[in-house]
Amino acid sequence: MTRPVELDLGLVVAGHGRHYIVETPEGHRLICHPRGKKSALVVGDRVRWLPVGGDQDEGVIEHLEPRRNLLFRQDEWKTKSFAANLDQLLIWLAVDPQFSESQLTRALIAAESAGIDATIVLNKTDLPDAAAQRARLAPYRAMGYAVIELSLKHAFDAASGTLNERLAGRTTLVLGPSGTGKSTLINALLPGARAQVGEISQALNSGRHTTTTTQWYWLDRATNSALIDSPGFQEFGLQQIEAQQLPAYMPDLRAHAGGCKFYNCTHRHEPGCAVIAAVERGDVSASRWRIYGDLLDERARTRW
Ligand SMILES: Nc1nc2c(ncn2[C@@H]2O[C@H](COP(=O)(O)OP(=O)(O)OP(=O)(O)O)[C@@H](O)[C@H]2O)c(=O)[nH]1
Ligand SMILES: [Zn+2]
Repeated sequence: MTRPVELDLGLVVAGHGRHYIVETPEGHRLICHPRGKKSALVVGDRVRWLPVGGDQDEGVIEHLEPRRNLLFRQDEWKTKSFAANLDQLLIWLAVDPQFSESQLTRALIAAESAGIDATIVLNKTDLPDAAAQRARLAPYRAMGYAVIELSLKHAFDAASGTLNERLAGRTTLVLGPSGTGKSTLINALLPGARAQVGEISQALNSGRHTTTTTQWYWLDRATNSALIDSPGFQEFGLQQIEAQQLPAYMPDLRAHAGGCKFYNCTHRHEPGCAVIAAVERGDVSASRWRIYGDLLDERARTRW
């Protein structure tokens, strides 16, 4: 077999079932199929490929380069990978529709466990409910997450300035519920987004635009900064994480978990639990503790 280093390098910029769109370092995009039956590639993967039949528009993926990280969720039945080799996750929320704190926490835990920096965005702060939604995010600021407030629609220049600063020189995955302004973001930052998705992707996607599959967009000509748009914020299963590991990925719980009386404390009912004491003092928010309990229950239900 050909040694991987002798093959051309490519970047997976979209996946459509068994077809992948691979971009060459020169910026050419082609359709590739993985050799063999396995096809667990994701956007952001670096691969080694071979052209098929001398054609410049089709190739076979021979080898996957080692991943720096992989963000994924796992429910009882299946695993869904979002993207690989990320510098950061932007969790994109809005004042309206009101965000689910459980989904937010799940995405943050997934990022922590994958070793990926996460930032929270609150868009539509021009709406009347902004103060209440800002208050719901206060515990997240307190536990060390950056929370960026924006109004893409009513204060666009300020919003894009803040975002560009965050996005420059990095590969960023944007995840968030529907209706929060993600398409507005992509159209605003990337007037040519539709063109970048390209004919191949649009054809494979049977004419639908972007958000049905994960897409990679370059933010600059020099290709230093990239934005990945992915659907699937709902039903964020975390079955890949062991129950005992959960507190380690929740910075507010983690800060107290070392002080519990029992080394194997579950932080739900044990005497001398430092986490419960922190909840009672208000140092850990009651809702975070409740979500933690829900995650444990979810595991108990599915492991039997
Ligand atoms: N008030 C207000 N509305 C906004 C803002 N940003 C976007 N919107 C509006 O919110 C609605 C949803 O925006 P989209 O960009 O379509 O949201 P999306 O997240 O892409 O939603 P899906 O396409 O369903 O995934 C649109 O009517 C936007 O005009 C904002 O800063 N303030
Ligand atoms: Zn405890």
